[in-house]
Amino acid sequence: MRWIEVNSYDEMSIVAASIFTEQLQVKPASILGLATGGSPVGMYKELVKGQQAGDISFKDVKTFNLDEYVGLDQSSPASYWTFMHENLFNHVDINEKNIHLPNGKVTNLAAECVAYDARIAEAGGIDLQLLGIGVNGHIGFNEPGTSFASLTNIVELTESTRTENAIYFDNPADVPTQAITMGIQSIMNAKAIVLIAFGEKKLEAIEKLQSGVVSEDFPASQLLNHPNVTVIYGGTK
Ligand SMILES: N[C@@H]1[C@@H](O)[C@H](O)[C@@H](COP(=O)(O)O)O[C@@H]1O
Repeated sequence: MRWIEVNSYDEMSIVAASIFTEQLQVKPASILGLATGGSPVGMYKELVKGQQAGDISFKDVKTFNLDEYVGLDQSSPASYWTFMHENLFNHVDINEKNIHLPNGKVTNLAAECVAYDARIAEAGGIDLQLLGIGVNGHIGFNEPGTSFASLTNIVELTESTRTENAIYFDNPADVPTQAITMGIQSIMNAKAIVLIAFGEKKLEAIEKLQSGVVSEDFPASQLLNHPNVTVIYGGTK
């Protein structure tokens, strides 16, 4: 695991964006795994700038997002589909048909889970996966206790995660109780992974990861068994 300590959120965003930029320059038809939340917003802004400056193009890129809430329409302001369009897709030259998010609004959720992993495999697998981390160590929406062997699946969100994500909803009670998420194994299948975390709230999770203990009680710890992970982190208590 490669650790890059940064002094600011903006520095984290620039360093993370440079890794994605290099990926797209080396392989313009990359398959990217993308994440939502506050952590990647700055990195997405950098990528938009890079595309507008002509340094990179998303023309041949395919994207797969980690997760989506169950029961929200794509068009809901709080959906991850909306988040991704507002923060990245609407501002770059990506082809809408190359954008993939799990669909949490289908009747057969189990079939959607299987189909999502199949779509990733069919595209050739994820070249570079972006991750944030929850304060309890969740990656995607894989909560503590999730099997390391998990593929895309339906999860019950913990109260801690629902509270963390309530800022995106008008009313905290509106945060869905379930989500569809790539599993830990689906994430581990990516060829390379970048995890970003900045700020006091995230420090405990980062320190836990640095302690080197691999346990299903702390989902992100399985990343210690991946051959190509870069963690970009910072912030003080
Ligand atoms: N499903 C997402 C995660 O993928 C994300 O990593 C986490 C942290 O988000 P933030 O970056 O806003 O702290 O939030 C949500 O739970």
